[in-house]
Amino acid sequence: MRAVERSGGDAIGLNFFPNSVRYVDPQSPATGRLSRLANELGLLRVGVFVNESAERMAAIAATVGLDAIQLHGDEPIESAESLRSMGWPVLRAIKLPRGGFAAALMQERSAAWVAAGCHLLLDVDAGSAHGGSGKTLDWPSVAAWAQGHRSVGWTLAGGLKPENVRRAIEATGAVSVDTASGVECPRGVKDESRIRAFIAAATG
Ligand SMILES: O=C(O)c1ccccc1NCC(=O)[C@H](O)[C@H](O)COP(=O)(O)O
Repeated sequence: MRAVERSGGDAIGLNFFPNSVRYVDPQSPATGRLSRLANELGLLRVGVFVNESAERMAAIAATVGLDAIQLHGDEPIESAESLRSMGWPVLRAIKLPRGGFAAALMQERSAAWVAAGCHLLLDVDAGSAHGGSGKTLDWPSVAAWAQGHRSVGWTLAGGLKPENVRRAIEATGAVSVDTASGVECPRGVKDESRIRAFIAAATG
């Protein structure tokens, strides 16, 4: 976490999906300590959830101490509306095919979430794993959609790593990027040098 802050990163994700290799237990004192340290370092704390009720997400967010809630499953739009009405910033993962996709597909999958006030996180459809696939999106398709939707807030995810993040930014015009597996070695364990290299490449 200190590597994120020292290198100029601005957010961390706390993953509350029990099937993820990145899962952290919301009841564990260690998770609360992690959250407090992130807050002291000025990092935004994003809770990643899959198919939890709005009430449970809000309760975990308040207990652990989160700044935003990321919906990464098949949640209904009402979950976002409910969280927004409670004042929570919400990121919505829009899961897209690996190959090229039409801007119309992206529009169809995202319009209601944008209308509900969500920030979009564009990620590869990872099936039952939901996220953390390490696979990249078709960047030209992302760029084509983004050019027509300049007022929409979005973050690029999916297979981003130190070796490709600069190319991804240049290809898509992303102003914010997210990574999970791309800064790990071995899988599930964050690697300080890869975090530093990722942020340097993204911001440089
Ligand atoms: O990372 C996970 O294990 C995960 C599992 C279930 C839902 C979401 C998950 N991650 C959320 C993220 O925002 C990841 O950063 C995103 O999926 C990109 O992952 P990667 O391709 O490994 O960079």
